[in-house]
Parts: sequence; C-alpha cells; structure tokens
Amino acid sequence: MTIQRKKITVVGAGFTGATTALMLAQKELGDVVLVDIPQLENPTKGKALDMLEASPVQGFDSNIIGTSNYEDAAGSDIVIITAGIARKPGMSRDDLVNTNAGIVKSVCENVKKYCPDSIVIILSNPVDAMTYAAYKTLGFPKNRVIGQSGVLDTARYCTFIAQELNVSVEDVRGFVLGGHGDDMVPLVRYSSVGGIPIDTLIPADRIESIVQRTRVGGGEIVNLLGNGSAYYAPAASLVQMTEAILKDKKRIIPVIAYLEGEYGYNDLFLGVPTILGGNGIEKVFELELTPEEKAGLDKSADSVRNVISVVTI
Ligand SMILES: NC(=O)C1=CN([C@@H]2O[C@H](COP(=O)(O)OP(=O)(O)OC[C@H]3O[C@@H](n4cnc5c(N)ncnc54)[C@H](O)[C@@H]3O)[C@@H](O)[C@H]2O)C=CC1
Ligand SMILES: O=C([O-])CC(=O)C(=O)O
Repeated sequence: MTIQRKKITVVGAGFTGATTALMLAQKELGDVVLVDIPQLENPTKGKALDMLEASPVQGFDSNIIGTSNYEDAAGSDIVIITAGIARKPGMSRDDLVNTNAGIVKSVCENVKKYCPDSIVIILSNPVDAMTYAAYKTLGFPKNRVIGQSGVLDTARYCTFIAQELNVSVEDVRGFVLGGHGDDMVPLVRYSSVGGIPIDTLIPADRIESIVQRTRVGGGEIVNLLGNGSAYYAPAASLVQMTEAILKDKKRIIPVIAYLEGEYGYNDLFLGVPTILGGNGIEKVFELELTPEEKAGLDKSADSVRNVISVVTI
C-alpha cells in the first residue's frame, strides 16, 4: 500500500493566498501548490521557496511550489480560490463583482480540467456571488463547491464577545448566517460563553454594538490597512475548513452552501450552518428562526441575489 500526501492548490498568491499556503503547510495538511498568473510566475515561485525554507526551522514536511501552470495542480484534493482584486477604503465588496467574476470563471475552467475530483473553496469577493459563478462554471455537485464567509464572520463576532467579557476565546460559541455583507445575521440567540447564553451576561446595547461591529468587520480592517483587505483571519478560516474536510472531522461550521429550498431559498448560495467533512458539505442545518431573524436573513439573501443577477454565467 502506498500512502500519498494530500494535495492542496491555492489559486491567487497574494495576501490571502500566500498566508493560507504557509498556514496549510505549517499544519502539514498536505503538499501545497500556489498558482498565480504567468506575469507573476517568478514572484510566486519565490514566495513558495521562501515558505519552504521555513520548514526546517519550524519542522514541517509539506512541500510548497509556486507556478502559473495548472498542470502542477493536477489531481488536487482541495482547490482554494483567492484570485481576484481586493477592495480599498470607500469600496464595497460588491464593487469587485465584474472584475472578479471574469477571474473566478477563468480559474474554474482550469480547475474543472485539471482537478475534476476536487472540493473547491472560494474566497474571492463578493464571495456569495463568486461561489455561485464557480458552481455554474465547474458543474461539480453542490457538496463540492463551498464559499468562505461564516468562519471568518463568526471568528470576528467571537473575538468581540471574548473581549467584552474578558474571557478565553476558546469558550465562546456563536455563528453568523447569511451573505458576506453588511446585512449578515449574527445569531445572538444561539451564542454562548461556556454554555451560558450571552444575553444573560452582556447588556442588550453592548450586544447590539458587537453585532454591528461584526457586520462591518471586514470594512474596519480595510480602513485600517488602507490598501487591501484582511488576510490573517481569512487564511485561518480557509485552513479550518480544509482541515475539516481532509480529516473528515464532520465539524459544524457555517459556510456558503447551495440552497435548494432550505430556508425557503432556491438556486442561491448563502451562509448557513453545515456539517463539513470528507465529502465537503454533508448536511445543511435548517434552524428555527424568529420572524425578526428570518426578516434579517431575507434581506441578506436579497442583497446576494442582486449581486448574482449582474454576473453572466
Ligand atoms: N470571503 C472572504 O471572507 C474574504 C475574501 N477576500 C477576497 O479575496 C480576494 C483576494 O484577496 P487578497 O489575497 O488580499 O488580494 P491580493 O491582491 O493580495 O491577491 C490576489 C491575487 O490574485 C491573483 N490573480 C488575479 N487574477 C488571477 C488569475 N486569473 N489566476 C490566478 N491568480 C490571479 C493576483 O495576481 C494576486 O496575486 C479578494 O477578492 C478579497 O476581497 C479577502 C478576505 C476575506
Ligand atoms: O472586507 C473585505 O473586503 C475582505 C473580506 O471579505 C473580509 O475581510 O471580510
């Protein structure tokens, strides 16, 4: 019997892609192929080699290569798509739609050709619509096309709750539903610290400000950075999703999933709680929502539909 290492391709070797590649290798989740455009082939090779040269110091045995040739990605188990432009202060994620739809579709043509059995995770923004574009281009089953937003949005929400209470982030639980935009829906009713509901620990006005800060959490980083968007927490989120799949952990994680009737939505990608395991999205949980929560989710779904409507498939 030959045991083979897993192969993970990261498309886009910019801030999020390069950070993800390094974190994946540090966790020895598999060998990593970092892909960018031909004009950036040498810098991409350089980043990969630089990361590899950290391996003796940090003691990891994952290989990392940089390339612009999709043949190097052939047979990947997981493909993570971070290719595209990032927003700058004053822009919304939706302003990226036209440029990034073209990029994501062209990347997916290659993924379909060279990695037909892969599970694909999309990060490029506006991510709900880009996941939809990827799904339509790839033609893969819905369990193998997954967008990243909920892990990151939930991580921000949990960070702010832990800061508010001055407790360990490890004991904070919660999640965020809906699209990856300013009308996402952090679910206070399903949030707890060490099993204690947060609305018994934090005054309502403070919870409301945590919810609002979460909704615009991406923009807060964009404004601070000045010339790009977040990448450490987004990369950590992609790594958690990849680990859940490659180790078949069956974690309950909010991700952007294709909905066919769940929550009353059809032919739409939206952030919902799922089981993430070896087959990708193995189940979508349909939670009971209050009328107010459902109205928030409907608003978020409408925003995603509006963005999808401008994408030509
Ligand atoms: N869904 C989420 O939670 C998050 C999404 N993002 C999104 O991720 C995307 C990437 O962000 P960054 O890495 O910060 O941007 P970046 O500009 O640092 O890197 C993007 C990379 O994509 C490459 N690229 C462009 N076209 C390509 C193609 N056709 N094939 C291969 N590579 C290509 C660029 O050359 C560049 O190296 C942005 O759209 C950003 O908005 C970022 C953070 C969180
Ligand atoms: O805000 C952005 O443009 C990048 C992103 O999606 C995030 O950090 O949540």
